[in-house]
Amino acid sequence: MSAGTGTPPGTAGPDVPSGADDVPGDPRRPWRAGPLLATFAAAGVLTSADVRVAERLGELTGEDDPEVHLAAALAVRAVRSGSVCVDLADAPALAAEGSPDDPDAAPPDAALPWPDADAWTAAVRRSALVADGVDGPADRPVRWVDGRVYLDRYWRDEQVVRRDVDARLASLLGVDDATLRAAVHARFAQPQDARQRLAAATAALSRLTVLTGGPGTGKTTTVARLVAVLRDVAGPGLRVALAAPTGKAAARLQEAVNAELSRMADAPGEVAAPLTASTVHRLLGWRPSSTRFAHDHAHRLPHDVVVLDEASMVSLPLLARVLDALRPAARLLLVGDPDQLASVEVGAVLGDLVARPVPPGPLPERLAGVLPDDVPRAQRAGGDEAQDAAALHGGVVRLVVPHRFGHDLGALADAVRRGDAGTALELLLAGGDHMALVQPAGAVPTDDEVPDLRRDVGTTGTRIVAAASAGDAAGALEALGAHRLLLAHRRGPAGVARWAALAQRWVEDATGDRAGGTWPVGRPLLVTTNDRTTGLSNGDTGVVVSDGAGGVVTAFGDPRAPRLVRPHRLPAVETVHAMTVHRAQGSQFALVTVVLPPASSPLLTRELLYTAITRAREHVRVVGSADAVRAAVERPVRRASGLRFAR
Ligand SMILES: Nc1ncnc2c1ncn2[C@@H]1O[C@H](COP(=O)(O)OP(=O)(O)OP(=O)(O)O)[C@@H](O)[C@H]1O
Repeated sequence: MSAGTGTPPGTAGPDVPSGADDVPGDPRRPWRAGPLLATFAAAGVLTSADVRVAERLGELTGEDDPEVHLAAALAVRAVRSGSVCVDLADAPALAAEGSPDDPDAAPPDAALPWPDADAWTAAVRRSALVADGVDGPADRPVRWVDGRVYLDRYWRDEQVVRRDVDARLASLLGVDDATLRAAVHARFAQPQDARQRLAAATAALSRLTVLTGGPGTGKTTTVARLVAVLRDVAGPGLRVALAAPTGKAAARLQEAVNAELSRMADAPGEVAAPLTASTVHRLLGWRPSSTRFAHDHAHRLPHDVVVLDEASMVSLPLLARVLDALRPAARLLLVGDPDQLASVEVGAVLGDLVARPVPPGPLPERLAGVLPDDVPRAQRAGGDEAQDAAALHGGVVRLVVPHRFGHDLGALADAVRRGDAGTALELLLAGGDHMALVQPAGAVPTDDEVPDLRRDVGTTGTRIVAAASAGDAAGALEALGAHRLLLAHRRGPAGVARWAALAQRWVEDATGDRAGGTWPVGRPLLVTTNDRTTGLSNGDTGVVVSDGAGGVVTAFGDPRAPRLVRPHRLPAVETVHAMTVHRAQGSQFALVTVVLPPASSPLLTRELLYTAITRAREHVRVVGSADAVRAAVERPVRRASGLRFAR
């Protein structure tokens, strides 16, 4: 797919030229894969689209070496799995892990005819299809850099991010130290808020700040107060943009930031205009009829500060477009949790920015001058503190104290985040008020093995139906947030389809109501598209409730202020008795049950388990074997990206 009409720029697939009568993606085109690529396709490592793209690129550049085609096809495959590039040395191990976009397919078991590593590299580097190295020609579709093979457009995006970020960190903005110190201490007065003060001072001084932390560590609260600090320092005319990758996250950011800003504005002169948030695409001026955003390096955004929340869900190409559109003097604040599942698109760019080696910059010393008591000092402590001190060179400030979590849940999330499977399992096996591990006898649980889950689904369903039948939209939405069933897979024995059907049956058994119909009262709904007319966003959840006059209405959003929409006005919705962990990102529930797939599933990763656990406010139930838990904790998502290397 190319960045053609109607495809949001910055989020499209590989850039493949197309001819009028020989389109690479044309299913009518005869299968012409050479024997080498055909073998990899038969083993499920490559799709026919990967093969076609690679061979077409070969035709266009006069390259007929199948080993070079194989490298190009693997670069296309890498993008499908969220990586920016493929490291050729790593390719055999990656392929053995199974298919990135069909996790239900078995990994290849036959030994594959991998080319000899040295000869392969040499063939790739001298190919007319490939730009060799950072200084290689700019007009080749594929690039090789230090063993990594890229589709060139993603290498260019990576360069935009690398160069822009380095330039932003290399020099600081002119701010008076005493003014900044006073503003920071006024807005973050608690002695224990050292890291929040550091984040605010970083945002004032640096043109890039990366604010990270687990759920409930106060990121959003810090953003609001930090904006107040920036206004104190730069004046009320400061132009601030709030943005997030999804409409739902943008709405939540806007509400939370304005609530905190108005809490702070107790002095009469303090009332500042409320801020509005939008999706990143909207901020950049996405036009359905164009392949470009309205804002780019030729038409920069007017803002002085751009805050980008839920940055773990932002892809590399999209961040490259944001950087391209920012004025060089504007401040960018990226906010997110790099330990969560990353964007389903290319690149885990937030994680890369946190983990990448950064050349020493002026920021830590300047911060030490402004906030001498708050800056973590490498020489004062080892471990995390030393790491956080080093991270300041990259503008990274990590919030660490959870303000919303039960203590045990925080400890479990932290063990998973650190990759400490022993502690995670110990905590889960010990159980208690905040967590439970339900171990099935076989690889996947039968419904008889999960009586507590069945009870919770039934109880929640009964509460929803009772409130919905009484026309109590707030009560129904409240009940909807009481429990959520999460899964890694969509299909198969541990997939959403099977478990949603089970859950529906459990609810029907508990309520005795099998009425069916399109809009049964109490039906839980998931919005699957953004809709301007109703203001609903992809990922919003709601319930069908009685309107008290013999009809029904649907209720969405915050139980304290439900949004009511007549069914005929709804955008596309699904019934939501269970959802993928990916889908649940950005939401929290009192009780979460996550059904893990078998230990061999390629979807079972540390980020998946961490994201699932951190969706729970009070209790998480993990349904899966000890082996599956261990496999998850010990398998961080591997996403290849050059940003983690020096060049
Ligand atoms: N420094 C603090 N001291 C005490 N409570 C705080 C502090 N910062 C935030 N809180 C409270 O903790 C809760 C979570 O804060 P907030 O929503 O800002 O966290 P977050 O990191 O943005 O969470 P999420 O990851 O879910 O978006 C809120 O109720 C907030 O009022």
